[in-house]
Amino acid sequence: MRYISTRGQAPALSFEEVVLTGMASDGGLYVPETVPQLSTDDLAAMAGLSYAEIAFRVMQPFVNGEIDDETFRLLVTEAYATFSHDAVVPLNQLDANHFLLELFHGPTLAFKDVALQLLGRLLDHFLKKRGERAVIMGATSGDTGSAAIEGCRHCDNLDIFILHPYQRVSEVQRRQMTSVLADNVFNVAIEGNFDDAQAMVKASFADQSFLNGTRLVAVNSINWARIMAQIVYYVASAVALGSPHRKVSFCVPSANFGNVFAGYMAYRMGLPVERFVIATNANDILHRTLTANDFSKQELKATLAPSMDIVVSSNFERLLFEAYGRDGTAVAALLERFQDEPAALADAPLAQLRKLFASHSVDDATLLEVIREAHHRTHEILDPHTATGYRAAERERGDASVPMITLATAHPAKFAEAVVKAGFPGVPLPPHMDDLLERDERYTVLPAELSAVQQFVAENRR
Ligand SMILES: Cc1ncc(COP(=O)(O)O)c(C=O)c1O
Ligand SMILES: N[C@@H](CCOP(=O)(O)O)C(=O)O
Repeated sequence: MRYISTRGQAPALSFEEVVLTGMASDGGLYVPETVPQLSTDDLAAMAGLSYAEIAFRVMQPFVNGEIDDETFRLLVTEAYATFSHDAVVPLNQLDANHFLLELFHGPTLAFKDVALQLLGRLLDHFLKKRGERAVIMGATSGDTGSAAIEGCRHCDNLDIFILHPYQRVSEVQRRQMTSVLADNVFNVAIEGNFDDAQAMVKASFADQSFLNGTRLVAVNSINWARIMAQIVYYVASAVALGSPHRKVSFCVPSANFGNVFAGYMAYRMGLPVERFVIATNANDILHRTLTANDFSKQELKATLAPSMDIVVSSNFERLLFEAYGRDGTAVAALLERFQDEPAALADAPLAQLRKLFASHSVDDATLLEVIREAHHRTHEILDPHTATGYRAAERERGDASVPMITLATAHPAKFAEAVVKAGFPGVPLPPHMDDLLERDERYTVLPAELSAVQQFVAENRR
């Protein structure tokens, strides 16, 4: 298996190289050259297996023998042993045909742990094998940052720099990052928004001279291994509900598009999926693009679902690459236009996407109503991101006989503001975090300027 760039110009890489890289040198994102297939028999044989075993079977073709099976199985097993629920990602039945896939039982209480617990171990494995050190630069709207720190902080061969938008993440999210006082962890609060932070990370991959030859690695969903690990829970949850013998649909709270793209990959691997519903907050570029072919940037809005406060949706590029028949030149042209002016998708790719994807956008006022309504109907307090999914799933359900799996992407204790505004007293943090609000913090505030950030990284890396 080789990995190729969505812009068609960068050299193809092996799995090890793609894990240890970030952006492709042509500005694109890496995807597998061919999509491994899961046959009906493969899927049927997964019924009743542990999450770790399903994970091993789904991901092994992507790893392509570059890690021996015994070692890879161990890395996978260790990664999912950190989750507090025996099922790792349990399904919670809300009504006859609507299920919540709880992805928040990992160490930092959001779906990012599923991939980052594994990615940290993969990085450690490859860097130790090579005897190399690396610098991580990641951008976060609140959840990736703590999950990346938690997944990588024990790796001696890594220095981790996480950029979050100053005062735009929740207090719990910030403290989950800034209270880790390890020597190799650096938190930077950018005086800007998530898009600024992500653009600076991407620009740093394009010109790495500030690192004097030290390897730069991505922990955002730029990194293929993030997507790979997220494919697994689509397969595991569908199998638990009867796949391959019946289809399911998924509703995915979306922003940077890594999560739903992983679902699309599961579909391309052979998982029978009826449709994907994309849920957005008021930052609705994905919804506007699908429904009105309005692929244009609007000013980023601060919402009660702050982790989805993103306009420039990184992984949408990977979906465009597929929709445009893997024509990297067309994708590069479209995305270059999008940088500077409102753009639109060509008719054929858009029509193709509309066959599989529906979308729905939820503003803050509705989001609060949904948290109350969902609690009334199901006795669950949803986190605000999951609430966008719950509403979108109810509105865009399609064939009601097909089970709908809404991805619960975070634990409500991370987002007290929305929960309290919805009229609840708040949700307690789990025991391993019960002193989080008293812990010391360390972070540096910097202007949203690439040179300032790169200088900080260059001066502080070990
Ligand atoms: C809690 C939560 N829900 C949903 C999302 C959206 O996921 P994605 O960026 O993969 O589309 C994010 C992050 O972006 C998140 O942190
Ligand atoms: N919501 C994310 C944004 C970054 O997304 P990623 O999947 O590309 O890491 C966050 O919480 O940081």
